[in-house]
Amino acid sequence: MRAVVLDVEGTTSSSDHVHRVLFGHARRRLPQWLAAHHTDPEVAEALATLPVPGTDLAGRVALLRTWMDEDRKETALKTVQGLIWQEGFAAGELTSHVYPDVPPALRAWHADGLTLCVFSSGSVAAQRAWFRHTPHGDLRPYLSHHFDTANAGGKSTVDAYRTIAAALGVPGDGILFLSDSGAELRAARDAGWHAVAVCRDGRAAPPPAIRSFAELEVTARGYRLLDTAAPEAAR
Ligand SMILES: CSCCC(=O)C(=O)COP(=O)(O)O
Ligand SMILES: [Mg+2]
Repeated sequence: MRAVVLDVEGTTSSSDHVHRVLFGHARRRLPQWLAAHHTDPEVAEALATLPVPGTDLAGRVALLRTWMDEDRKETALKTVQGLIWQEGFAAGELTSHVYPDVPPALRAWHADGLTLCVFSSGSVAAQRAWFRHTPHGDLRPYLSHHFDTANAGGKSTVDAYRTIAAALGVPGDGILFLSDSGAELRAARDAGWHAVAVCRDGRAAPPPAIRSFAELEVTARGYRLLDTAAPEAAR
């Protein structure tokens, strides 16, 4: 392998923490934050893509909150959420969650010369703030590239994985993707990548699957699941 690409929610980190802490924070802050920042160029560009007539802020807040409730992965929503979270992390109002098996694996794979990247629906700004403020310290030095729906595309689309491979300059069969989403794993495999399901919190998935990064060995020669196999889902 030459590169490992990591999903965040449900893979490196708890889905519950993302929804309860991050989504809750963005939902509460949204009206005041948008009033203060709607003319910032990056925010204005995101807002211009919303299917809301006129420039009414209340209508935009309502739509973005509905999308949050539906966990929509719209790029405009992810841009706004990411900027709100970036501020929240910088102010010490938020902390991230990373499973304890993740930092040792990142250290080992990085020391072995592998390129480590993140691909999340969360924006690049959100990813950087997230991995900077973990209970295990700043993990950004291990992560050389960040991909999101803006710079790569939707996570269930094959083209996103081709775009990432091209950006890394690594052929698909040199990349291993770790994710909790069957649709994402399928899209990555369709692009010629290797892909392993991550089953946190007792979930099950078709093999190859792991419950923890400690069950996975990755080196330049390839990857190997260690003895304790994750529970298999009925097919
Ligand atoms: C710190 S990234 C925030 C997570 C997020 O907004 C999200 O939608 C998670 O999606 P993922 O692709 O990481 O499963
Ligand atoms: Mg996920």
